[in-house]
Amino acid sequence: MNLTATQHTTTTSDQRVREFRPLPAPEQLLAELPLTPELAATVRQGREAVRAVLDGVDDRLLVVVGPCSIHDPDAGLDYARRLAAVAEEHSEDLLIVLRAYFEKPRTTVGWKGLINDPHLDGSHDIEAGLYAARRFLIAAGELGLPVATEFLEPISPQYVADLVSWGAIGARTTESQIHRQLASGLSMPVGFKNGTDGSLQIALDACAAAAAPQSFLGIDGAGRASMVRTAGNADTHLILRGGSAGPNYSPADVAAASQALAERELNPRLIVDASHANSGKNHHRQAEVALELAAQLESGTEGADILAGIMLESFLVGGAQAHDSANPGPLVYGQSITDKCMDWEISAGVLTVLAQAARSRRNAS
Ligand SMILES: O=C[C@H](O)[C@H](O)COP(=O)(O)O
Ligand SMILES: C=C(OP(=O)(O)O)C(=O)O
Repeated sequence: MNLTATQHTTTTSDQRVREFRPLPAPEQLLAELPLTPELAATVRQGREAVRAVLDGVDDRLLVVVGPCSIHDPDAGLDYARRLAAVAEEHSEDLLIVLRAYFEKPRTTVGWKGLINDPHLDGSHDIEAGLYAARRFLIAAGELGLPVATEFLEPISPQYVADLVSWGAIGARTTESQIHRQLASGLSMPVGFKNGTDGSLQIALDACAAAAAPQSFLGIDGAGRASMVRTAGNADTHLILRGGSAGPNYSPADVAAASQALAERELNPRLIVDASHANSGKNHHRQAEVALELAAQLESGTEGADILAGIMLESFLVGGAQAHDSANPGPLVYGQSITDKCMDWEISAGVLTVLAQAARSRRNAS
């Protein structure tokens, strides 16, 4: 193991830090695992397509779909290959983006994702995790799939963001100034979840803050601490994920959220997450929520045009399995180790219904 300890010269700082382990600079990873012109074209087209759907210029439905987290890149790519075929099949009605989440926010403690702990054993080999995430994004991009991820902290994007077409800031970090600043400089459209308590206000504030130019501390491609000055992100939007008081995907909730966005001169079109607090983290319920959203699209009611996209948590095998120091393995192939996911067959069925609903919405307009 390549350990480099920093010599501490003061007796008052880093008293609770056990180790500093330098990481390769972002530009080193990008040189070893480059963004080829073909991948760059896929990412650019993905971003433009997402932007067009969010702005209502493209009347397809955006569907961000995939595992809650990528813990086994082989299983994730197995899933991505199946999804690429379905994305092609529904490409007239759905803009399918692969959910590839490598960083997990935790309510308290738990596995924090492939970047933080790629060997799933508490060794926290972040260098290997960064390589694994980048390799996965390249392989998914080579399938022609645009990719979505959550950005959880301000350093990792320098290593992977060039391969991402849609970004999310999660419910636990939407209120954070650090994440809003980060989103203001990201090159792709970024959605902000409402808060875990259901608060819309923090997400509205986040969209406005990230749309503005910001100056803050970050790192550059060489890994140097830098002052980062951004232009602001013109493609911020809201993701309704429900909250502690219950779901928020009903036509009335969607219309109220859209109106609140319009009053702030933010994009009134939004994404609904069928998982998380909108389904009580129950993957069976998630499929029902997705079907209810399909019915909303077909209904021609006010909410139908506001719905730009839907998020689904889906993997090869349904549900989730425990994975922590008390349950170290072996793991079921293709089953989530974080939130429960719909299985592949149910997911494919839901995507077919959503494609039909998006087509009906188009025909009705
Ligand atoms: O999507 C994932 C989880 O809902 C989120 O990371 C929180 O998980 P936890 O409450 O199990 O920590
Ligand atoms: C953590 C997630 O969601 P939320 O922030 O809504 O809890 C997620 O989408 O993985």
